[in-house]
Amino acid sequence: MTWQRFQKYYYNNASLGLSLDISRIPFPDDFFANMEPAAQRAIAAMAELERGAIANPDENRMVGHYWLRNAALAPTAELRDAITGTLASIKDFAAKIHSGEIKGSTGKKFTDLLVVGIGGSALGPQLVQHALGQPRRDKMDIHFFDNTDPDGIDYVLDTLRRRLDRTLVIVISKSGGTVETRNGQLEAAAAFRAAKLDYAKHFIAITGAGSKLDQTATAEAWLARFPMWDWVGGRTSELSAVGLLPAALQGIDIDAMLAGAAAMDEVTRRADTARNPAALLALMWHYATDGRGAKDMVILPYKDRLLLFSRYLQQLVMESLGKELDLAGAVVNQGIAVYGNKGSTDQHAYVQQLREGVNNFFITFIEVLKDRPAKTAIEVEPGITTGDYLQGFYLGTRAALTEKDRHSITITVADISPRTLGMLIALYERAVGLYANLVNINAYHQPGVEAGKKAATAVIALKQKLMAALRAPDAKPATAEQLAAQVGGDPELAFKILEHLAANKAVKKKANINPFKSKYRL
Ligand SMILES: O=P(O)(O)OC[C@H]1O[C@H](O)[C@H](O)[C@@H](O)[C@@H]1O
Repeated sequence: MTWQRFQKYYYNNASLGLSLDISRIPFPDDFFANMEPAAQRAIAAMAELERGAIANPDENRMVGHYWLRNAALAPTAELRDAITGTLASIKDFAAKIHSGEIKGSTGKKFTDLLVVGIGGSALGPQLVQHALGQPRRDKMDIHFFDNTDPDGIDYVLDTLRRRLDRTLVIVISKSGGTVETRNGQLEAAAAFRAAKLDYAKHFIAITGAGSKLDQTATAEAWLARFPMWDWVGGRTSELSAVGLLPAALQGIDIDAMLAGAAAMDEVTRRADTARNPAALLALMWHYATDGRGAKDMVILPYKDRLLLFSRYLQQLVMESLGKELDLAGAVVNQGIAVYGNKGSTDQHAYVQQLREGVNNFFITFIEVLKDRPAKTAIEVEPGITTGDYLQGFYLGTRAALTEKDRHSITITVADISPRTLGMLIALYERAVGLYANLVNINAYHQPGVEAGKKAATAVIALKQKLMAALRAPDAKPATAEQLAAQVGGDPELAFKILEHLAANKAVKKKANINPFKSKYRL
């Protein structure tokens, strides 16, 4: 029975080296026929998007990440030239860094790369660096600032301490106004200044033309600038300069990444649903989650190098699909929650709950056929390798979950290579786009992320006011509530801010047994 079903629904594409097993999602036999009209509408909408339609209506933007790997698809000659020209300049720049034609401010060859970015401006480069990096063989070592955590920043700077004169810094922000990234940029610049290095000769910006970051990079005459376009979303920017420049500098074959994505695009553009792996995936998500996110998506690659894939997909899927309103303006609260790390490691953590606890998820296993690059494997038991065990645990966990009516998909790929990674990225980009069409939402905006940013700005403003009150000549030690009243701020926020300031010795605290009676002064 399962063998029959497995064969019936097995999607295999030998030229991509990819197969997809959807047989363990228990959709009924008429599921595809029933979904076909919706699937065809979704595929047609994606074709429109690729032709340059305004696919992100409320931001009035085209959605052009598919053009990045096939510039001929771009709707105008200007866009085609921008894509091919940027790709050429990325390769040219990387070659000059590698050869030493471009050197640091003290004349040393660059050996290290610090990427400063967050969200879509960090997750792709992190995924690629981790998946494809080769210790001691990479052309450059990559480090990241992807937060405004001072201790996290110090951790990275400590690693770079004696190598700053050989470090290239890429500040990546599409909008050029993201505060975490600006803070990272300022912290990095301060570290260079402290080391008496001319940081402008080490800094590169990847950002939208005319953005704040672009203006800074221009005014300070940074080493180079690369473009980010408004028709590429942050979470689909891995195959723009955002992902390609760090990868090229690391020494990764970016042409192979692009070719893998282009080959996947060709297949996932197909109108024949059964032969379109992205359509199959999107339809499985729809069935598994009832088309309303009823179940979570657990991503479980049996491959250490894909550890960051679930994190990457978290943004791609959740920021794209997690929407309050549909395209008609109705409240739908859509989305699919994504989590996962890697197998078999996770088997020793949360798989217990997956098998026996609340059945609110479906798994996507990612199986990689190639164990390791042609090296002789040792035997851990007669005739058995570590790689045999890795597969054994994948198949074993899959069986144990199926037995308990826990549903799964398996994506099998040949190896982990630049081409395969390009394929996987393109597969999920298209599946997300198709799924968004199935549930009638805009996958390409993120109206929900602004609220937290605005509230954070208000916190910073309140901190300034509290400090001003504490600095006043007649200031007396006061409680958080008193200080909040004085500046017209929220007492709970004032309490949180003052506790943080006290912990960092920016204010003095006279502690009281009742924490809300503690008094603060400068
Ligand atoms: O690249 P940036 O403009 O700095 O944006 C970085 C990230 O921050 C935003 O808040 C968005 O939610 C993300 O989609 C974006 O990738």
